[in-house]
Amino acid sequence: MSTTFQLDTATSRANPTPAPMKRLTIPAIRQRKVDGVTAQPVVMLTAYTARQAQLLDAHCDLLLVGDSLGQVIYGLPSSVPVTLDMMAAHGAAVVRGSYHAAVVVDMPFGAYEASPQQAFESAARLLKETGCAAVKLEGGAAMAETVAFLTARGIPVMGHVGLTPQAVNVLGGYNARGRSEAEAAKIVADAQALDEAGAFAVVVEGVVEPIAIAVTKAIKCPTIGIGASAQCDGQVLVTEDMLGMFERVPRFVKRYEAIAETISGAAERYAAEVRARTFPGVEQTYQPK
Ligand SMILES: Nc1nc(=O)c2c([nH]1)NC[C@@H]1CN(c3ccc(C(=O)N[C@@H](CCC(=O)O)C(=O)O)cc3)CN21
Ligand SMILES: CC(C)C(=O)C(=O)O
Ligand SMILES: [Mg+2]
Repeated sequence: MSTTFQLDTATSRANPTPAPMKRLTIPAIRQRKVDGVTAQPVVMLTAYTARQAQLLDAHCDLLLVGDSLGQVIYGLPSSVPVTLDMMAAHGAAVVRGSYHAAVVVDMPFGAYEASPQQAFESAARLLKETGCAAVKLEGGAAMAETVAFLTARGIPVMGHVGLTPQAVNVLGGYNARGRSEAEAAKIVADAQALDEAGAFAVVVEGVVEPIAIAVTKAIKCPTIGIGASAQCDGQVLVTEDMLGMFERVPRFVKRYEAIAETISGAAERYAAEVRARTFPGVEQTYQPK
């Protein structure tokens, strides 16, 4: 067991020299929505590494260490094989790289579904080993008891309804949800169950827009949309997707940059210079005096 006791969870700094900014709290995020109105939308992006967290931190309210790292970082075919060890390692890196945003870590498939007790053990491990402020888990009414169990025991929980990628083997694919009346009603009921169980926010992923709006109106805590609606109380995207780094992106992704081209272009120029023996130049070499 490698519990990292030198972590200061408020600042993530091993040695808390004057904290420039206090980290946002989960109750502050929950309180963004008052009587159904969210004056300041919640800004969330995924982060998997310390450096990425450093660059995103000042601009975000929440950093999500998503289990999407399975596909994005590890090249896995889905998020199903992602482990608690992976989430703990990347969660700790993101907490170390940030001091302003609150860090939320995804609970991976298989680490929480069996019972509230199993969920508590997994979530407590993530809080202890990473210094994150909250965990996220997928599922609606079936997870309500677990959400209440964790929240009552000191672990804030973010819910996740609609397109829940860990259930890809049940859903049959990554297509948008809520197109039939029965499916739409279930999504609203799932979000309500999570809200009533004490979730501090609920991700609404891959849901037809009118249903995403209905969910946002139906629950008291903030909704965080991805492939949902601008009327959600906040938004999240996978950072690599919005940077244009990931090869295959869903319709809901907006590319704010084309970083893949920048990276392969740099590698192309480097390779050409190595082959032409023009790199390293005088500036990059050590001379005797
Ligand atoms: N890089 C990345 N971005 C994500 O958003 C993401 C992951 N990975 N991994 C975990 C899940 C998987 N996700 C996905 C994956 C594919 C689609 C997709 O291709 N959807 C179709 C829907 C077609 C339809 O319903 O009509 C699309 O074309 O948008 C959506 C979400 C969302 N999550
Ligand atoms: C897309 C977000 C909501 C997520 O769960 C992830 O990145 O794993
Ligand atoms: Mg996830």
